[in-house]
Amino acid sequence: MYVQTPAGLLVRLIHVIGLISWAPSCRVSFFPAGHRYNLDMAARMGLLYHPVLLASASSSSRALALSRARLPYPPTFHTYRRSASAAASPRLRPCRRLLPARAMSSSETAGNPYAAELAAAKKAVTLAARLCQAVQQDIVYSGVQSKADKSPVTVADYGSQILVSLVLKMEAPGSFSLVAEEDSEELRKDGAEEILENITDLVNETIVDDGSYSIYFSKEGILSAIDDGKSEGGPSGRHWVLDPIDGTKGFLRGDQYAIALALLDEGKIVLGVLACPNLPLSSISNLNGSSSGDQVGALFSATIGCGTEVESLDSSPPQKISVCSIDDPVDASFFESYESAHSMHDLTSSIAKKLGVQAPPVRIDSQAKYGALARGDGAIYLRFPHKGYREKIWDHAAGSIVLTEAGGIVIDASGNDLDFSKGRFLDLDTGIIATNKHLMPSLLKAVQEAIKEQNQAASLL
Ligand SMILES: Nc1ncnc2c1ncn2[C@@H]1O[C@H](COP(=O)(O)O)[C@@H](OP(=O)(O)O)[C@H]1O
Ligand SMILES: [Mg+2]
Repeated sequence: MYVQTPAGLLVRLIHVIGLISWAPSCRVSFFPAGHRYNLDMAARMGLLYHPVLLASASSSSRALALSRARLPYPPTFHTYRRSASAAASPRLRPCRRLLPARAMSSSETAGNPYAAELAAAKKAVTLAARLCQAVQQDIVYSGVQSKADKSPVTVADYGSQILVSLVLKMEAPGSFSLVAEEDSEELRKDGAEEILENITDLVNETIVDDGSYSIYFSKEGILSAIDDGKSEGGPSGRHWVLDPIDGTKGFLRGDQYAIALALLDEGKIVLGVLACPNLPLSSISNLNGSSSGDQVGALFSATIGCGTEVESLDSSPPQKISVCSIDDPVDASFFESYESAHSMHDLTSSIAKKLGVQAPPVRIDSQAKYGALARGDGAIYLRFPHKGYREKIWDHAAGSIVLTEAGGIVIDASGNDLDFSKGRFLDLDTGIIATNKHLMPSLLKAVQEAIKEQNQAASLL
């Protein structure tokens, strides 16, 4: 048994009317300033524009803009079709709103050669975060995470990727290439029809609820938008790098996750944004992932040479942040993966011991760790996957620039910079470590000693 929400029905009705009344000569005239889109462009993007939807979205945008200040955060959408148990669970009332009008920071104005890309990236991850929040709320309320059914997170993963891709195509200047985690292969298989329909509904409802764009995705458009993320990246040209939901395990638990987007330009990461919907805006130091502050939902952003900023996902003014200045490991704390399958907790514990770190590890999911480190919530991040695991560029691209622009250092356990120019994978066979410039020399020494001891112990077995 499924729930078809009123918004879903509206979108379907509009689709039908739109198909009937679709006029090939219709020009779309109210897209963001500086862009002119017509139906040829829509066809290239795998999208359909509908005159009826255009009209309804533009009038609702004005109404939403007027009422925005009074709306609570976070917004929710009645979204994907849910299982019977999920449908029986309590639901929050949906509220509509436009994306926040963000205050321009110094990084988005004079002197930033990537100012337009930065604004587009922030908008993209903020919209994707809305979709993810709505799905996570349903997962947490319904208890889906305790069952084998992982479809809600799948829907959110794909939905987030589609929305980021859409906003970048609409708003970011230059050619478009996206290296992203998801592709449409599974969705094209027999038996995936329902989930594809759910994604289509969720994405369309999110777009209508937001009101920034007058666009409707067909199912085929959804599949082709997902496959926009198939780029291989590499050392030349510009490529966006996206993890639509980083920290999937945390997402399912109701814990931390991030929407992580970066721009690779001629083999170097030049811009990164991290939307962390569950990360407190105030420091989480010494609180093991939680905070006493009320406001939750942080958006970190960094552009090469311009520093790192944080603002609330609900658009407080951006503030410059920097890593902590601790120079004695005794005062340091360290972040690592919540999941022991993602990083060897026994190895990190021996590194911390060697270094003289007294505090217990702070274990949280996703690149939220990089953001928290960048604002000085902790001093060190240690990540040591088990043998054979290959790191993907989208798991570190945004986080690494957020950290380095805040004054931090990210290297592999051999002391080399991370190289994002080799395609979809990072070319590493050790771990990844990050800290400030004071602690890095002693941290690297402790890491290399601990690895050597681990290897010696393994060779004796
Ligand atoms: N066996 C493994 N070892 C190391 N990392 C892994 C892993 N399996 C998955 N991951 C990666 O670890 C990421 C989460 O990192 P963290 O532990 O810091 O939360 C996952 O991102 P996704 O959740 O996007 O798949 C995934 O890319
Ligand atoms: Mg990831």
